[in-house]
Amino acid sequence: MGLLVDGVWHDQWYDTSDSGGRFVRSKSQFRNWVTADGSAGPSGEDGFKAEPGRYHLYVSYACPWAHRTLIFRVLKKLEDAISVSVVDHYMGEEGWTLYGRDGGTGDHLYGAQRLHEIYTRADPKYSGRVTVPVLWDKQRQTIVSNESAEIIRMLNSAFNEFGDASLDFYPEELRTEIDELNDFVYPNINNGVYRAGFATTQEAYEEAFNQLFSALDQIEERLSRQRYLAGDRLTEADWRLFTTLLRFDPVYVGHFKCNRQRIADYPNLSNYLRDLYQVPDVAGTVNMHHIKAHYYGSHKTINPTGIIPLGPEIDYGAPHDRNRFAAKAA
Ligand SMILES: N[C@@H](CCC(=O)N[C@@H](CS)C(=O)NCC(=O)O)C(=O)O
Repeated sequence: MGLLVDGVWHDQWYDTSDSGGRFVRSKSQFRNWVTADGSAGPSGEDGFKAEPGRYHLYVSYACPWAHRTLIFRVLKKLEDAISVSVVDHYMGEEGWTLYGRDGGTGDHLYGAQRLHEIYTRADPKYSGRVTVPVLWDKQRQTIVSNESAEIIRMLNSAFNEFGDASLDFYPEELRTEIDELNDFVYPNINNGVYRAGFATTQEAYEEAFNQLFSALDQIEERLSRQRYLAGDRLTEADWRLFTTLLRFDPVYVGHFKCNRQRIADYPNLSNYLRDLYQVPDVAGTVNMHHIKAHYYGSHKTINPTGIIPLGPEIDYGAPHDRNRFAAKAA
């Protein structure tokens, strides 16, 4: 793993020396928006109009942030409109690679072997981390966005002419509530597992661990009253939580030491997780081999042997009890 400095690759692990052992995720730098009419969107410049065949996603099956974009792509029926390249699961000294190994697809556009080549193609002087997902514009040959939270909003609403316009995971009337849920789930749960796992002091680990499980306890209680996070309608907030819950028992419990209890030990969260997994087409976006092989194999500071545990066996397709609550279409 590493980063680009003025367009030059440096192999370097996260530096936690200035933050008391705390992992601090850096901000995504490409923040343009694809919009239906090509106007600028909430940030960035204009000129990125939604058109079929124009945009491409670079994703990792392992990564929870990239996984969100794959889910929105299939749910919004955008498979034909937006193409995808999948990086290899192993992230080593070259960062994310596109050798096309073991389920990785290679780079369909330029035959690049390392994702950092895509970043320098967009900006030869780029400085920063080279992360997935990336939304690439084939026409202007640049990165539109490398921020998953914003890419899923684009997929939700900009491409309605080419996908399923009937589904809306960020409906007007629920936006305030969804934003509040995201503001709670992101630091404590989505990023909380990383803050626990990448901590390099006991204090930083315990702080993240306690916040994580206190947040999961609160979500468990919420889900004892209603089917989804924002009530009876499936929204963006659920998909953002889903990709973390899915990785929790197979990876975060052991690898990131998030082991007060498993999701399987929470009756509502575990049934909710299966409910979301069983939404049509979602299971096809899940690659558990990439997920386990990536985390256990790539993070050598945490797991120096790179041994990938064989368990646990989890059947996310097993029946769930969430039909006891009302549900409205998204
Ligand atoms: N805020 C970004 C975070 C993306 C991110 O950190 N992705 C990880 C993979 S799970 C990555 O590519 N890490 C490489 C690195 O940090 O060098 C988003 O949500 O899109």
